[in-house]
Amino acid sequence: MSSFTLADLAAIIKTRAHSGDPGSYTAKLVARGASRAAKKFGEEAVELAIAAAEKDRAALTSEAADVLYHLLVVLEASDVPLDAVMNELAGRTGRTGLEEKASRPPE
Ligand SMILES: N=c1c2ncn([C@@H]3O[C@H](COP(=O)(O)OP(=O)(O)OP(=O)(O)O)[C@@H](O)[C@H]3O)c2ncn1[C@@H]1O[C@H](COP(=O)(O)O)[C@@H](O)[C@H]1O
Repeated sequence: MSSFTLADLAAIIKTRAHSGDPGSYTAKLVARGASRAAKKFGEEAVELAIAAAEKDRAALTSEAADVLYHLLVVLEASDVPLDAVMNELAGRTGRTGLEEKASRPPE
């Protein structure tokens, strides 16, 4: 299991989005605005759907990585934190992140 998480990637995206680095693809995407970022996400989602329909596991793995990256770029460009999405998902299971943290033993 990889130790790299979506939260790690979201943190990288936030830093790179506001880096002002002309070589940063993330900065370029975020500077173009949420609508353009969302359009790019939609294109990547279609590519993922095609890979899945064709049962191409290697392409599906690569396209899924693209989709997750571009989803996080859309969230960053829209000023929606990944944490809000995770809390939404946790709420659907009947658990919230806060309850989970409270049940952990103190460090
Ligand atoms: N996961 C990615 C990632 N996936 C794809 N890409 C970039 O996507 C580009 C290729 O995409 P396309 O061909 O679909 O896009 P394009 O035609 O070049 O451009 P547009 O369609 O967007 O105009 C390449 O430049 C890749 O580098 C990514 N660029 C960055 N990341 C992550 O973001 C981090 C920060 O990257 P920078 O912002 O570039 O420093 C990296 O360390 C990675 O973790």
